[in-house]
Amino acid sequence: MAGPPMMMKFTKMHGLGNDFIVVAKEQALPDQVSILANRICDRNFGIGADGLVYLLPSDQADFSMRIFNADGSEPEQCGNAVRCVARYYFERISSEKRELTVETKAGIQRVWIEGDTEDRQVRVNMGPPILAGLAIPTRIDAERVVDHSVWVGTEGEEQQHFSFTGVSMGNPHAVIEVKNVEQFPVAKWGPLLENHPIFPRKANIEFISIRSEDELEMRVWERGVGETLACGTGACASLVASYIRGRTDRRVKVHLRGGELIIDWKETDGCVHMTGAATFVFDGVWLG
Ligand SMILES: N[C@H](CCC[C@H](N)C(=O)O)C(=O)O
Repeated sequence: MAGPPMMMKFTKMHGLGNDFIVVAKEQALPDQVSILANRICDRNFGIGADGLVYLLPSDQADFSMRIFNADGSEPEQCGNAVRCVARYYFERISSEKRELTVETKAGIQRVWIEGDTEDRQVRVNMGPPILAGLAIPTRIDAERVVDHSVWVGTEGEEQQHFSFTGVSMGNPHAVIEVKNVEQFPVAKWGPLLENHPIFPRKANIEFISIRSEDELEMRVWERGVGETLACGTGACASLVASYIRGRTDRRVKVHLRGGELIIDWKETDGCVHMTGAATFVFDGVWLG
């Protein structure tokens, strides 16, 4: 006999179309949260989202965030979700301060709420990029992984060569420059690269085209989700990879399918700052 439905209040939000179910909770997470994330993120049988995000109390920061991908896996960081939960906190929990701190699995991030309600922008200090091969992680023991060759292909099909630059923003990314990202078959090559054995914890795969020294276009095959309309940590990784490859300046506008982010790898503190929108969509109750 199934128990009573689990009534869970949530708020649907997105960061440039990368959408989340946000749950603000006072206490610990429910049991089997990965199974819940997989069910609730299903776009036919659940609410539908790229991820399930909890806003929780913290004794080291203003609040803490935990995020679960649509496949139920728990990543170390999520840039678009940090902007969403920071806006949620500022507008629904405490608008005392516009400078906040958020505890995440990747460390404590400093966040600034900018603009007014109508054109709210959120800036996040995403911390320094991690470039050492084994720390990203990849299986490559090198100080940096730049334009590294990999071959991928399905059974019986000709193997396809890619060269990637590895960057971690707390979560692993492989950045690949292609001629025309709009025409690129992301759904064909994304999953093969995501699951390539060179990435011990899989990887988010960013395909980019460089427009100029301060603009690039990006599409992303996200680990544990698939192609999303935007990826904040992926935009940071793409800027870092493009700068160390000598393709852009340290500050770029990243054009994503769902909108634009300003990414700035500051020389002053070596940290990557990401600025972009965070949007409320609706409030609801999940009936379990
Ligand atoms: N799928 C990612 C987590 C979400 C990252 C993305 N949505 C962002 O905005 O940074 C991973 O498994 O590392």
